[in-house]
Order: sequence, then C-alpha cells, then structure tokens
Amino acid sequence: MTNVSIENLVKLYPGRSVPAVKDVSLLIETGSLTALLGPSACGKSTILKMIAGLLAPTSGDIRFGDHSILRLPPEKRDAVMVFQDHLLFPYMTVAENIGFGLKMRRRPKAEISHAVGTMLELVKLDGMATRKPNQLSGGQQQRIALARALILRPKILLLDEPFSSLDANLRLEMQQLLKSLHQEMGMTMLFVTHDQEEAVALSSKIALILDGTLRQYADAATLYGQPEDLDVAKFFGAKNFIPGISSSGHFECALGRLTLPVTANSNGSMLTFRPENVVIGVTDSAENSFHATIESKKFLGNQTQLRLSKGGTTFDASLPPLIAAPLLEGSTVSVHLPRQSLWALP
Ligand SMILES: Nc1ncnc2c1ncn2[C@@H]1O[C@H](COP(=O)(O)OP(=O)(O)OP(=O)(O)O)[C@@H](O)[C@H]1O
Repeated sequence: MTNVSIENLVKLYPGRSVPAVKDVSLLIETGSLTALLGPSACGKSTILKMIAGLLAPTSGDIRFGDHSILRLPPEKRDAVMVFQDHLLFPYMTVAENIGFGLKMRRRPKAEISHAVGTMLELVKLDGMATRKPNQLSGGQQQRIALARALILRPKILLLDEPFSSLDANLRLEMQQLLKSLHQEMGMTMLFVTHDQEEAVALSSKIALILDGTLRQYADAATLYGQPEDLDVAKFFGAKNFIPGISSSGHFECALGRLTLPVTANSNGSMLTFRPENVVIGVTDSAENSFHATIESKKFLGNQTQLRLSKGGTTFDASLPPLIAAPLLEGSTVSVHLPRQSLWALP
C-alpha cells in the first residue's frame, strides 16, 4: 500500500490567463477516505483528472509512494475514476459491465466470474447480473459503476461527485454504502464534492479548495472549530464575526475581554463562534459570561435563531425551539461563550 502525494500541482488550460489549479500539494494517506471539497469551478475535477491521467499538469508532480506516475498512461496508473453520470455500457449486462476491466486485462473467465459475484454482493445487487443498465434505477446504475471500478482494486479510487444526480434519500444510502465499502476493502479513496455535509459525513480528512488553491486540509472538527481564515470559516457556515484584538490568551472586543482556548491564534483580529455553541440562561461559569439583549427571534423548524446585541455589536445563537419558547424579543438574557467554542481568525 502506498501514499499518494500531490506536489505543487498547477494546471493552466490553454487560452486561459489564470490557472484552474494553483500550486496544490496534498498527501493522501493509504487507506484513507478523503474529500476534495469546494464550490463549482474551483478546480476539483481538474485535480482528479490529473491523478487519473486524463489531463497533464502544467507543472508539479503526482507520486504513488516514491514513484512519479506522470509518465504513465491512464490504464497503467492504478487510479480508477467513477463519474457522476455513470457511463455504463448499455448493450452489456450488469455482470459484463462489472467484469469489463478484468476482461480487458485478460484475466481468466473463472476469476472474472468469481470477482463479479463478490462485487454484486458487496454493492447489494446480487440477482441482477443478467439485467441491462436501462432495466435499473439511477441508484442501482451508480452501484454498478462503483462495482466496475472497485473490482480492479486500484491503488486509489477517484470519485467525481458520484452521487450528485441522486435524490436526497438515495444519496444518503449511497454514502453509507461507500463508507462501508471503504471499511471492508480498506482502499484509498478520494472523492470530489461541493457539498460540505457530504464531505463531513464521509471522509476522515477534507481538503478545501477555493479558487484553485488548497486553503485548509484537516478533519471536519478542525475545519468547523479552527478554520485558518475567514473564507474557510464562511465556507463551513460560521456566522458570528466580531472584530477585536487577541493578546495573551484573551480577545478584547465589544463583548468584553473573553478568554480564548490555549490553541487559539495569538495574532487574531476577528473572533468567531458558532451559534449552536452559545449558552443562554443560567451558567455556573463567570468566565466569558455577560448579558445581552434579544433583538429578534426566528423559528426555523428544528431550531430557533436568536439575534442578540451587546455593546453595539450583534451575534446569533441557535437553541432548541422548546428552550427558546419562553425567551421574549427585547428581554435581557445571560450569555455564556464556552472558551473551547471561541476561535480567533488572523
Ligand atoms: N478543458 C478546459 N478548458 C478550459 N478551461 C477549463 C477546462 N475544463 C475546466 N476548465 C475551467 O477550469 C476551472 C476549474 O474547473 P473544474 O471542472 O476543475 O472545477 P470543479 O471544481 O470540478 O467544478 P464543478 O464542481 O462545477 O464540476 C473552471 O473555471 C473551468 O471553467
């Protein structure tokens, strides 16, 4: 098993003045399930295609272990890609579609048939071997596309928005299937998504790409709680941004002198904390506690959002609706911001 490392990768498409991928370096650990996350047109698919060998980088390197794979043609790379539109062969049966890659590699018939049977079981489609793709649902076709790639047991499986054309329920089911396949097979997988929730639900590590640049590469908890900059924080849905100054473990701002966690930036100039971490009502802690006024209150179904103000600044808190029910607009409440929920952005 080998790590996949992307080193200073750049892609400038012909006729374009700005590279689609700008100096991206990333180490994808063996056996990991990693997400390449970012908004539309940020360069995610371009990175995947360069690993698969469908596009040549302008500069930089891609290594499997110690070896550069840039000179290898796609079929020799041991990197297999699954696309959003599953691209099954319509005239072949399900079994023939799944076994296609092994047939091209001239493996014995008995071996192919055994491997196809195993794959059909793994993607929970046993009994459908003789059907044609047009006799299957969209979700079933995507399972076949996955099985067709997995059967080759590549060093890295590349998935380009594999579930984006499926409806919400089916999408969840396919995410669970991919997660269990990953656990069972221990294969290195890199999947592209623009959906932050999907990235968080599936992957052990997330590489956030914005505008062709790798902005942060970390686990989901770090990206939520300790974003490296304002853009990363905003992409991960951070809401409250309070200007001020950090000094010796504290943050001076309109909300007062707040104690920061020990891991916080010492040169922060913008405080952020998530609305769901704001504690309203009685608290035992004197640290980071103050009074604020409820400016407005909005029922959002599974939560109620409060907009609070103090010292000329406003911030949001979200509470379970039952807890928020007795709180009235215009009233003053005690607020506690747990130290661990605070983060200072540079
Ligand atoms: N063949 C090409 N020639 C020129 N520009 C291209 C080509 N393919 C992609 N681009 C441009 O490169 C940028 C990155 O495209 P890419 O497909 O990698 O983005 P993406 O993050 O995968 O987007 P999406 O989520 O919408 O698929 C975009 O601005 C796109 O228009």
